[in-house]
Amino acid sequence: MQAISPSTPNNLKYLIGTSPSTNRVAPNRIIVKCVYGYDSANLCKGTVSSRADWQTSCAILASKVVSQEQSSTDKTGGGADHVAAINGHKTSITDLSLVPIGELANGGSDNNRQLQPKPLTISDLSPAPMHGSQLRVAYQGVPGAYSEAAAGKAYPNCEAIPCDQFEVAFQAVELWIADRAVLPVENSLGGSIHRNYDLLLRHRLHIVGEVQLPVHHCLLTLPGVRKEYLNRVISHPQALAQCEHTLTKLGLNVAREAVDDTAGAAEYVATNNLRDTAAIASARAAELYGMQVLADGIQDDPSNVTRFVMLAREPIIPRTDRPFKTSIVFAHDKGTSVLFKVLSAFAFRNISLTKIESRPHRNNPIRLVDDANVGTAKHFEYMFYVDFEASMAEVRAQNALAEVQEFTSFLRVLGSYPMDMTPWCPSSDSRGD
Ligand SMILES: O=C(O)C(=O)C[C@]1(C(=O)O)C=C[C@@H](O)C=C1
Repeated sequence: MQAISPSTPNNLKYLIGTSPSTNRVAPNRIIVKCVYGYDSANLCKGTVSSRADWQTSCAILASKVVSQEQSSTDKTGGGADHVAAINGHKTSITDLSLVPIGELANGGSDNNRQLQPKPLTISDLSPAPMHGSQLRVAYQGVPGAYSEAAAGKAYPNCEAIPCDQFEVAFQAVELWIADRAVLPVENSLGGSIHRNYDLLLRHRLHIVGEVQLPVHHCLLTLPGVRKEYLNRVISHPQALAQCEHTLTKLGLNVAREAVDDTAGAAEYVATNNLRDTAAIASARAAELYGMQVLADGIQDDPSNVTRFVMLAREPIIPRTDRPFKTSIVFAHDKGTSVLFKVLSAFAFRNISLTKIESRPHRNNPIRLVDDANVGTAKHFEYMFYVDFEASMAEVRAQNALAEVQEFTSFLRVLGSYPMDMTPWCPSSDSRGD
């Protein structure tokens, strides 16, 4: 693992790393990594300290940080000779202009846009990006993660960019490192991935699509390891939850440990030569990290599926010629009593809801209601996330939201996007390969 640039500013540090030196792991892997000192709040307010800071970050992002084969001086990413590719445009790093990141996150003002390489105006319904280059798609995890497979399903032939945290994937898009992020939001067995709901609210990206990926888990060990040798199983917490009963049925009543992603678990076992530890991950992860598949299809339900959303800096234009879904988030200041009224705005218009999620209202988590006779009730306050089956191009959806607005203190449309209508076939893309 290597810090990319001595000139990288303190408040904007990324590590660009290659895989540890073992022939089991994929070579020349580059991971966008958020490290200490990164103050995303300040970045969002546009307080990157200098033009050079911004240029350095662009260099890191866009140029894929020069290939690992190049000399160590090249790897610093700060040289004037570097050529970065941003949105398909070859751009000398010294030509890049500083734009406050807060503005970028909000789409940027027209003036600022003119200073930047041309922003994407792609409709995500088109099969290929308009700028004609490979679409760069950020995901959380390392190669072999299901999120990488989801990126490939959403955008075939894309360049998948691994990120070590969900938030880094959001930032990668905001900072133009990537054109899209693909993030899991819910699994049919494990439930919602709450972190991503919270991040959707904190960041200003738009949902531009969804993919549902059948997830087929394998139990991976080093070659030659038998079940009896194992005293630990490691994986992403969602994967552990999805295989809970099967592990018990296999007689694996051993310690479970959560790590950042499934493929990362496989890599960890391989890199550290752990003969007492198994990882839950995809068959592709087994291939990439030289692991043996001790048990195949260990998810508790064969139709295990994870739903991912695709995020972009710009929303897509909603349409009515195919099934669309719209995701909103709202809060109201009178407790949950008006929830019924909000939801009836959809029911009256025959709009089906596909998902409701509630999360703590971080700015205002508790509401006190005093009753002189019985004391003080402490009500929890929530943000409600609702997905409904209609396009924002439909009048009934617009009317429903106009009504919702009457009952809410806060309402945001996270995105209106085509529903994933691919035929259901759990056995094909379920292996992450
Ligand atoms: O760890 C991975 O491989 C991921 O892509 C993450 C993730 C998740 O967050 O739910 C994605 C799909 C599976 O449900 C398990 C894990």
